[in-house]
Amino acid sequence: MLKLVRFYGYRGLRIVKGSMQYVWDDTGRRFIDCHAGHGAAFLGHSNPTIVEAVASQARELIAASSSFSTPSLEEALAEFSRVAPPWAEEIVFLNTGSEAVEAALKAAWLATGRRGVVALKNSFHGRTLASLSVTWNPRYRSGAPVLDATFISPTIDPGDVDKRVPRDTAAIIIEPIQGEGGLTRVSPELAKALKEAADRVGALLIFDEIQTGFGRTGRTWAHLELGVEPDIMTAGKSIAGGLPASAVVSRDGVLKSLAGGRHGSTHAANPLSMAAVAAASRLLRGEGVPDKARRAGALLAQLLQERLGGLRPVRDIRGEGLMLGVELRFDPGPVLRCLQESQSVLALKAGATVVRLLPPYAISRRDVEMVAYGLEQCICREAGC
Ligand SMILES: Cc1ncc(COP(=O)(O)O)c(C=O)c1O
Repeated sequence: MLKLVRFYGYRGLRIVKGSMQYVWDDTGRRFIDCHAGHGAAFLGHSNPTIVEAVASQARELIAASSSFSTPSLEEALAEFSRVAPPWAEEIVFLNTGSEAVEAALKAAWLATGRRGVVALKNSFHGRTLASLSVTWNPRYRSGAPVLDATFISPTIDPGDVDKRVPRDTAAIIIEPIQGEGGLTRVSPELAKALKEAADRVGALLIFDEIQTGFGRTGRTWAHLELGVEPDIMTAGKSIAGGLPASAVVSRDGVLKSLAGGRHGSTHAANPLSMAAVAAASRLLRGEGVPDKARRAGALLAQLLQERLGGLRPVRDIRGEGLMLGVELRFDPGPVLRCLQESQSVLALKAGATVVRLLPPYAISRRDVEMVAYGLEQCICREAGC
């Protein structure tokens, strides 16, 4: 047997089943899943609506190139258009978030004829070469032939943005709330300053909503709160209810530069993922998922504040909707282990010190109480309260 090389540290758990906000290991133990496959299971594990759509599509057609029309692609296009941001006019479907970022950056390079890229410190946009070029973490970048990007602090005075954006910039890319970087929110003032700087030099502004999008922050797209329209937006993670699919949308005329073989991917717009995108988009609207995420997130944030707000090892509690982070004064690794082993809660890390919670929208009041209680127990056990 070949040796599996794991990209991420092994969590010592064999997950055999999932249902909405829960997963089970091979001993039958149930976990509240605030990891959710890096957020991909936001619509719930094996959500019956997604399962039904995928199962019936699998019986009809699994593989087809987007050179052809298929009913699932037509349906995904129609349904995703209903949830897309109002300024968007073009779309391409791909498979992963990094692929979406690659396509977005390539479209910006083709549109401007330049190579310069600007991103924020602590950004995360993926680990393929173009997306890695705008990912800040030096540990991920080291040894790879990435482009020389300009990184601006997310806490920069918006008045200073203009002089930090070079003339040769093709794209400025930002996450409305940094996910992997530690749940730092971009202010409307900074977003506006970045938009103005992009317009001044003729660069394209890209909002990466791969983690924040599709309802997670309590609205369908987090950037709609910022009062700024980008040229391009990327989406991924949960847009196909947990199957691999991503999308790039743009204002008119931006993505068409990728046509004619300038970009592509074998599995892009494959029938299974497209059936799942159609079902997920219908579910998002039909079940009012963003509202539910906003309410569940507000309750979780309130309970976290009540239980953890005054604890000495806790520096901050932040985030939006069901994208929340608890910043500690120490490495969160032992707290994540304790949560998993003694509280049956799965969570993930963000930045060097943040416990990140990305549960499915169906998380219940009882689950939320258990997560807040579990965190209090584990933080106090590891750091003393
Ligand atoms: C904001 C953001 N962009 C891009 C990516 C990369 O997506 P993927 O891992 O699907 O390639 C991620 C993944 O966590 C992300 O959070």
